Amino acid sequence: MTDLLMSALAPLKLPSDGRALGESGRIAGCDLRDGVATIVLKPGPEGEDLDALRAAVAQALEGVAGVTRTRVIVEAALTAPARSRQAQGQPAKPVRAPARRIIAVASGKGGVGKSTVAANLAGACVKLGLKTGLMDADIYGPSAPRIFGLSDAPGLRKGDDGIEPLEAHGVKLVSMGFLVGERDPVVWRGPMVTGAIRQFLTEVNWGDLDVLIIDMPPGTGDAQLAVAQGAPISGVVIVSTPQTLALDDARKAAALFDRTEIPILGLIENMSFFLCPHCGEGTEIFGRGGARAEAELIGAPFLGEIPLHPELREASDEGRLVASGDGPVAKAFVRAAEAMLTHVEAAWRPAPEIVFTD
Ligand SMILES: Nc1ncnc2c1ncn2[C@@H]1O[C@H](COP(=O)(O)OP(=O)(O)OP(=O)(O)O)[C@@H](O)[C@H]1O
Repeated sequence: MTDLLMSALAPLKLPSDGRALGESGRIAGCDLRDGVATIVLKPGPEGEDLDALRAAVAQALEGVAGVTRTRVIVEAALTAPARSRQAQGQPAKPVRAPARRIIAVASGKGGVGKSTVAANLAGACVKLGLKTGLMDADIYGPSAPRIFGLSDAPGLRKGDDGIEPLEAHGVKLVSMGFLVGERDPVVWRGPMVTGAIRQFLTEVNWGDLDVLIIDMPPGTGDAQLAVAQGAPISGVVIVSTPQTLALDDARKAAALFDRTEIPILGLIENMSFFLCPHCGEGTEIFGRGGARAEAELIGAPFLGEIPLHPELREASDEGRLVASGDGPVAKAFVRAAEAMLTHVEAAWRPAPEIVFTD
């Protein structure tokens, strides 16, 4: 799918200098979801006409199968002081961690239910009595506003103690979706991914959190690396479905975090089996147990299985959180959260202090 976008974009002549976009090295990422093509571009020349750029991209993608809308995100250029700090290898200012445990929830590819799992793990942590926050760092398809029933919420507000998170189902929440409208096509100039992540970590009035869950962007590219390196993450939970393809992707995600020396807390298998809402019987549609075997293979703990259950989709469309209830799916999330918290204690390293180099 992204190949189609890439080949449509490659010949586009950049309005700023007439170079072909494909040869400019400026495409940082692209993705197509629900008809919305999101194109992330590296910074262009100063004073670049962003409206012309967006119009050119929209035109290039017109007629590409499945594209109904186009969003263009242009990363912000490094400021001069940041550039010189980076050139001299000097660290930027250290940042205090917003929670004792910061847990990233990642997947190798989109659509495996990562956001659903991240949101419900947060809900399960609240149930376990923990002060919990969720940071939705998925720029391509921020889904926390929908899952938490906050799609129509106003944007984030700055109070005396910093940016005020929203709160739903007991979870404190910030989302890229509150900055970049879920539906609006927008040229996002201001903060690039790392910039926004840094603001979410340092300028949000999280209060005194026991656990902060980060819903990572799907995939294993620059955006993921930026988040992994930009936050003092205690460990990562990888979500996969039992299918072989998804498992291959989960392995890539694990390798990415291994490289950044972030401990893998374990794998969660989503859509493990179909749990019939009428008779309660389980049917193994995709060959249950793949993620458990995969976890063994990469030497990571297996944290649990979440069934495929219509209630999960219905609930997230209605802004309800299944984990807040007490049905079998809620219990599965609580068990997985307990396993995750046990492993994060084991992986906990004292007082992480991080630096940003952009
Ligand atoms: N276990 C499940 N049972 C039923 N539906 C599920 C389950 N997990 C996720 N879904 C549904 O699948 C869809 C995709 O889920 P979600 O948005 O969480 O995936 P994701 O991996 O975060 O995808 P994306 O990367 O696109 O955000 C949603 O409609 C969600 O409600």
